[in-house]
Amino acid sequence: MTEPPFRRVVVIGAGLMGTSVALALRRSGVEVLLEDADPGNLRVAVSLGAGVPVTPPVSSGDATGGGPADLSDPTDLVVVGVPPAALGTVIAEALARFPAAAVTDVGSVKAAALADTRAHASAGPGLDRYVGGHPMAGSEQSGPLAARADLFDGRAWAVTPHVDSRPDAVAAVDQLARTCGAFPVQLSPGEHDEAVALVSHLPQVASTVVAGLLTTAAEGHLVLAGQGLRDVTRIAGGDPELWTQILSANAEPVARLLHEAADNLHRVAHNLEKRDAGEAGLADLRNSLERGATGVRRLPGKHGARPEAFSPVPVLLPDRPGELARLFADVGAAGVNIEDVRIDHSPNTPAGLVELWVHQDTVPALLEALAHHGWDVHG
Ligand SMILES: NC(=O)c1ccc[n+]([C@@H]2O[C@H](COP(=O)([O-])OP(=O)(O)OC[C@H]3O[C@@H](n4cnc5c(N)ncnc54)[C@H](O)[C@@H]3O)[C@@H](O)[C@H]2O)c1
Ligand SMILES: O=C(O)C(=O)C[C@]1(C(=O)O)C=C[C@@H](O)C=C1
Repeated sequence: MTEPPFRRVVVIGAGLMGTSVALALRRSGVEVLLEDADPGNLRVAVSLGAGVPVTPPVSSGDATGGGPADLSDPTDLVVVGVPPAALGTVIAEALARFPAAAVTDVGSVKAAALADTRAHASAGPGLDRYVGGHPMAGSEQSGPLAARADLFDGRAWAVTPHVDSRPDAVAAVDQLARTCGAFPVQLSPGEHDEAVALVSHLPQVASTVVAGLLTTAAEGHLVLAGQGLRDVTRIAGGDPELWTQILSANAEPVARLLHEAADNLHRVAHNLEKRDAGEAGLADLRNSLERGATGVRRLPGKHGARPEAFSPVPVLLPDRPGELARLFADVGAAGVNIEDVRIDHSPNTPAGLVELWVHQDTVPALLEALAHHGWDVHG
């Protein structure tokens, strides 16, 4: 058996992200110690097999942490998974409590986390052992019960060293990303915050605004909701307190993009109102729609591959126990790897539509196998 990549990792904040990191590390045999301000969350994370509790438990609000620093402690890395507003204090405490360990976090905004850590750690040692991190995977759910060991598989993980970060600490955070199944992408904290304003924070606000309009919709209209609306609004279900902290920590880049998006929305509305005034308005509307289609084609797929490399194969799935397992088994037996799966649950029909995303080259073999096993392939 190969050696685990870390002797011991301490995870502080055993919620959705911290517990997912811990579960992903446990897959590689890494010893994980867990700590959380909420004893209930800690108990759940431990019961899921994410690790064992740190003893003695955390003392919060004091940058020296609990007890004297133990230099013989085999902890190689501390991962901080607490809400954005608590990051600076907890990271600074961790640097003081684990003087031989690299310290990272999974917070969604990096410049503010670094500035807060600096402010709290200024009297203490070890800022050079801190390297920010941000796995680009998550969920609209919170807490350890929503955690998954495979959450980071194939996802990007931003690694954001600051000017004084030690190379061995950067290497440890790179290794953390890889051990969790992700691929590390190095950027400066400021560059990271600009990037996530566009790829994460703007979409969150857009989803929130669309979902907010549903609060006054007639029930009879909502029953018509299909997958398009569900795709656009899933992330609006995220924790409002968490998102208030994330957005306010990255306020300027997000506000700039929101103004740009609002200008574009006004333009579309204006084109629609003026549609009878001639072709010009419609041409402008068409341009907006084409620009959107061009933008979405630029998104990389799984493992950073171009999305065009994968194709959807839609299969009608009878609403009976075991059908999904039978479908996957038939696909597996044909030697075809499923890259992604989307399921469209149609509320009032006894069937669902499963989209199997597979590599383009494997589509003919897949279609042949599905036909052989009597599956109803759509389109
Ligand atoms: N939710 C996502 O999709 C997502 C994705 C990537 C990154 N993040 C970032 O990950 C971090 C955690 O988010 P989450 O979704 O896991 O939240 P969560 O609410 O599921 O978990 C946070 C945990 O931190 C604990 N906690 C709070 N203050 C603490 C303290 N001072 N000391 C110890 N424990 C403390 C809470 O009890 C809770 O268990 C945030 O900084 C967030 O920005 C979230
Ligand atoms: O998939 C989701 O639910 C997410 O929103 C995850 C997501 C994102 O991709 O924007 C949300 C916030 C994080 O900081 C990182 C990841």
